[in-house]
Amino acid sequence: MPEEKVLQTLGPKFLHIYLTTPIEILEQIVPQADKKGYRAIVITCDPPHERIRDFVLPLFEEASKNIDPDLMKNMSIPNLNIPGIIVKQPFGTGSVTWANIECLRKLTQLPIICKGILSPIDAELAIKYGANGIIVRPALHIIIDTAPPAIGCLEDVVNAVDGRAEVFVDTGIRTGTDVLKALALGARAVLIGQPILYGLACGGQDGVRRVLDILKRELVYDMACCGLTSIDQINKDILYKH
Ligand SMILES: Cc1cc2nc3c(=O)[nH]c(=O)nc-3n(C[C@H](O)[C@H](O)[C@H](O)COP(=O)(O)O)c2cc1C
Repeated sequence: MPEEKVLQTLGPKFLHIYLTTPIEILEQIVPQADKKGYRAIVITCDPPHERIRDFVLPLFEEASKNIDPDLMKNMSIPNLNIPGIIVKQPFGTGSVTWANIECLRKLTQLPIICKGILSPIDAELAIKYGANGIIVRPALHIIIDTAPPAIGCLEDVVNAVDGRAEVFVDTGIRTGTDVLKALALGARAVLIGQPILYGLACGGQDGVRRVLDILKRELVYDMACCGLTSIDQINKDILYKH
């Protein structure tokens, strides 16, 4: 599929980066994001090293053996015209700190969104160092088996943030009621991953549309069951929990 087609969207685009990416590369990419139509920078706050056993995702070197070398040579960061960049994730350096977000802040006026925060303490730190948004998500679930689910941490983060940043929730959103509950607990929006991939795998672009359409129709139905006619009417009163 041509690149232009892949990138077409009616929704806002966020540029997703990693702080483990060398600063020289971030200095090229991040200042361009605004002009290229991105509306925010998302940083995944990854764990500092790979899991000791049962790590489910293949490491980059292993995965790259399965990719056509010519394709690798031509890989670029979408829409930014920077060819041939393949960034290895240097897990284990332990070199990423909150100060990296301060550095990023100097490269862009766009909102910075930290992805992978579960605790109110980390949310507070993210805001202190310049984040404008928090994605509540157990990035640590791939590293610590008993990390709590995002939805269970959402309300505490929303309360701690207290309107100083947008709060989103990620992972495990599968139905309209999941969306409804997340919004009722104070999320500004939800992020969806695997359902989109399933739709794509089964039906391509139409499959993705269908997944989004099902979720939207379920949300409208669930809202109607709660006597709600618009998103801004959603609040904690609809939850069993008070
Ligand atoms: C195959 C796969 C690879 C992913 N890789 C990354 C990644 O490299 N960085 C990241 O921040 N999130 C990654 N994610 C997480 C997604 O961006 C998204 O947060 C997550 O899939 C949402 O949860 P859900 O799949 O339960 O809807 C990945 C998810 C999947 C399914």
